Amino acid sequence: MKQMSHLDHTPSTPGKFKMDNRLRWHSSLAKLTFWSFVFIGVIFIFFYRSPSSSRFHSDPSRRSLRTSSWGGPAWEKKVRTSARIRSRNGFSVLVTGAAGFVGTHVSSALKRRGDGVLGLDNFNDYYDPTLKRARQALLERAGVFIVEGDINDAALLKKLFEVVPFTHVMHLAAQAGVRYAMQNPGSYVHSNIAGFVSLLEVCKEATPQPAIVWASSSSVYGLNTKVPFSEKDRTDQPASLYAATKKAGEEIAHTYNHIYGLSLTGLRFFTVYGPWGRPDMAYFFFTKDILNGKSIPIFEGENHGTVARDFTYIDDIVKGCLGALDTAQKSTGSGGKKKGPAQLRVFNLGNTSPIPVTNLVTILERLLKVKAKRNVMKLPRNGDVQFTHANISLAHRELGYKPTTNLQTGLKKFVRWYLNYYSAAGKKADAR
Ligand SMILES: O=C(O)[C@H]1O[C@H](OP(=O)(O)OP(=O)(O)OC[C@H]2O[C@@H](n3ccc(=O)[nH]c3=O)[C@H](O)[C@@H]2O)[C@H](O)[C@@H](O)[C@@H]1O
Repeated sequence: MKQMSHLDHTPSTPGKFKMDNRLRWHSSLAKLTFWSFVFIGVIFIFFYRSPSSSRFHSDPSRRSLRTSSWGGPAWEKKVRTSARIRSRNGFSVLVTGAAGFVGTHVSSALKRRGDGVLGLDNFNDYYDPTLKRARQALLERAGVFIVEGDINDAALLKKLFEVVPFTHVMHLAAQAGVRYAMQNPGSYVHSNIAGFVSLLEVCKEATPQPAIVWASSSSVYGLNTKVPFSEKDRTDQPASLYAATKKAGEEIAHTYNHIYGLSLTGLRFFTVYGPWGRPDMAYFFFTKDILNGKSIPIFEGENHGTVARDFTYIDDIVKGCLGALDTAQKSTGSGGKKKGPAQLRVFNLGNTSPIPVTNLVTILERLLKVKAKRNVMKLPRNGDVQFTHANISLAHRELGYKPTTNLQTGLKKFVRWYLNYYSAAGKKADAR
């Protein structure tokens, strides 16, 4: 009997000979191969030859100034010591992005109250890494060790969970900034999506699984016009890729909660400012530029519409983060298996009093005793929204969150820090 070739099993179109069908199949295969090569070629040319290709970093961790090195008995001892709980019912918390603005403040607050804290940070150069190193030195003095590495490094994350059975993860590592997303979209996907998934993959495998609190953003409200923003409002119209990746994070959190029983709490931060802040944020570079006599771009909406933010002081945000950790229930799964439903939450952490950017500048002028050179311009269409305003009733009810610092008081503390920090840095540079 004639052996049937596997092609004979190919379903034939009714009314056509099988041989005819085989020829057509071969010719389609050839066409498919040809067009696949053309497609891959076009993609290759687009990414590696186009003038903007240098702006699309597929692996932004390479911006880290040093290559991470970890492992060995001495390193493990440092990790264990840093994460050791020193109070009754304390937590052992892995803080990602610990050398970042919010990460540094949260880490030191946790350490102060007796929790074990281990930091993780890739020290990338999105903004001046010297500031990150200075924050690291601050934490080191408080007894917090920061492991140098990327959240996309699954082997490193696994190792950390082998060394320490973390009860909680405070996930603050992210590519922040609304406008930079147009310059370097890849870095947002790398940190805020791939990095988050990498972290959740390791958390879901851990025994016990930790409870996770992580930084979402007020930017998820995007083009929503209903104010104040409540957690129930729509968040499906992001105005920047940054916002879209944070929104994606919220959906990813839902998935890992649903499938693996991970306890997940997302915090939507509203324009956080304060000492040790981020130099890419307006209040920070306005201060620098006002002092240097440089003009500052102040955005306004259509028809001279006010652009305002619900600026939130760092100490209030830290209280919100600790409240979220304290009320987080345990994850229900272990070793990659869900055992029952787990907690899934999202909260606004804002100040509930939006302030026009022009008022922020006036406050800075008074504090710095220097008149700003104001360059008022139209709000660019690169991700900015005109207005943010948080409804914080849910966070108040569930986390006991109650912001107490107004913009005037908060900026005063920022300016004091700024002048101290940079005059000390200046003296150090002069001494060299
Ligand atoms: O709340 C948030 O979720 C977000 O808050 C900030 O984003 P943004 O509010 O845009 O903060 P800034 O970049 O410091 O801008 C503050 C205000 O100054 C305005 N601005 C900014 C830059 C500039 O040159 N001129 C200017 O008037 C902006 O339109 C905005 O109203 C952070 O940068 C984001 O990482 C964070 O997620």
